Amino acid sequence: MTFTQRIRKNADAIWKASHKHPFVQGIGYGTLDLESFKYFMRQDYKYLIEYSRVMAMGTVLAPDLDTMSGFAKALDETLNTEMELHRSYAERLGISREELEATIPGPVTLAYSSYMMAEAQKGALAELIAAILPCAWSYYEIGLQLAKIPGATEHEQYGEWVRMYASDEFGEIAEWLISKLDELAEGKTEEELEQLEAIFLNTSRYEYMFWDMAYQQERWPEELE
Ligand SMILES: Cc1ncc(CO)c(N)n1
Repeated sequence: MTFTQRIRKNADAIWKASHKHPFVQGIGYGTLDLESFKYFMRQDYKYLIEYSRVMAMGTVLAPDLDTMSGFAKALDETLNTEMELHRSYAERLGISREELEATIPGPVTLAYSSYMMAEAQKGALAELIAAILPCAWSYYEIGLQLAKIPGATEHEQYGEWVRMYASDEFGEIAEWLISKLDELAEGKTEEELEQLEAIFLNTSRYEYMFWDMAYQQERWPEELE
């Protein structure tokens, strides 16, 4: 078993719960409430800005040109392809570019992006990748699963979203991160591996919480009135 297979297996229960979450299923079956989706896209846009910063830090920490180049490619895909999806959905859904960028990060968005950033700032590439891997990998898994639901990729509202995350281009980033982490895990002690496993589990949990936050359209306490 490779190291990434091991940490994926260790986090299987939470990954399965994410796949089954009504938000995710709602995208696949086209039944998701549009207000929850709008909330999600705005929060996700803010999240992806921070995720991009973490990938930029990956470029800095990269030990060789190939790795630098891989992070630069992933960063470009996120800023200019994935986030373009959000910008075009926002336009269609009546959310202006200013509104999109001015979104106040919700409780899980803030906690998740701060945690990712904290791991990245420790300065070790393996920790950084362990923190961002559930992001790329779980969306690819979810994209592929949802794409199998009849009509999901053609749905007028959510089809484009499903096609993005089921795409080969998106999958390549996930696969590249997987192979990098396996490479970096070689020669590490069991204690070091457990540390990486714990980070991967934490961001896997945050992935679930992000779906749930969007489904509930969670607010900060003072916004609840
Ligand atoms: C919260 C979250 N996780 C993962 C992805 C995939 O990039 C995303 N867009 N948002």
